Amino acid sequence: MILELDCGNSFIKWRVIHAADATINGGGIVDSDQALVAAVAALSSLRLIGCRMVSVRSEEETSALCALILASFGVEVSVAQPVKEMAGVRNGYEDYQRLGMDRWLGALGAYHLAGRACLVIDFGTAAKADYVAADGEHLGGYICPGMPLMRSQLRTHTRRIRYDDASAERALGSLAPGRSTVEAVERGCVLMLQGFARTQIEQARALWDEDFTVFLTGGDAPLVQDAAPQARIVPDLVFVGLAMACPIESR
Ligand SMILES: Nc1ncnc2c1ncn2[C@@H]1O[C@H](COP(=O)(O)OP(=O)(O)O)[C@@H](O)[C@H]1O
Ligand SMILES: CC(C)(COP(=O)(O)O)[C@@H](O)C(=O)NCCC(=O)O
Ligand SMILES: [K+]
Repeated sequence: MILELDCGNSFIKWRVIHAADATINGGGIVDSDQALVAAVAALSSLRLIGCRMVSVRSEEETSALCALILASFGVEVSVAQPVKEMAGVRNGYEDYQRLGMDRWLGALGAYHLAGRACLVIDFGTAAKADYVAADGEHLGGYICPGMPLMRSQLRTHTRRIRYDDASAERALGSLAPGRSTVEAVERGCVLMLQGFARTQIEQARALWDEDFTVFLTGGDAPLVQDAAPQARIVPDLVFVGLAMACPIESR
């Protein structure tokens, strides 16, 4: 079995797959290194032969987690590293090492799945869009605040915007104009995300007419699904690219 880890700015997404056929044995989303170890250790008949990881966290945090994985499960961690080119995709950044590894792996995974031009939109802590042309050229992309950042900026920089998580969830039952603070903020931020997605799709259409595939991923992708009915929702898109970047031989 292989442990796969996607360390974002807010959460760690994890899953354990069988090395031979990539079927999924377990997985989840946790908010700390300790919670990760506890969740993985709780899997019955766990037999890891390796671990691969993508991280957009600091070097220090990333190596601390690698050391914890080695100490807890006895496997070395293969961490995805920036490259100029892989699997037919060419990194479009002026300095390829600066492109977020989650974005790069999402682009790799998308191009591999689609085999043609693709637009990847990822709604995590930040909202990201990346463009890969039909010939594999990564054209670059966009980074904006995602749902958690928009929310917390409003809460932090205003005096009268305060509400709890339960009412936030209830407020998203509809996107009609809000009649309370929580509705106004939550629905307004979702419409911002949807507007982001629509604008990206418009731009992809201007570039490629109808010859492209849209991928939606990231924890908040479901909030945007209705605004992009043509999109493929692929929650594990980053893991698709991670397996390509960090192959582990099964024994
Ligand atoms: N089970 C879950 N636990 C936590 N957040 C979730 C869950 N499912 C969806 N989300 C949403 O996913 C968002 C985080 O997305 P994610 O892609 O994990 O971000 P990042 O990669 O930046 O850590 C949160 O804002 C939350 O709204
Ligand atoms: C843009 C990001 C902060 C997104 O992080 P996430 O929302 O996945 O937690 C991450 O991809 C990153 O740190 N990128 C480096 C800067 C860049 O891609 O240009
Ligand atoms: K991410």
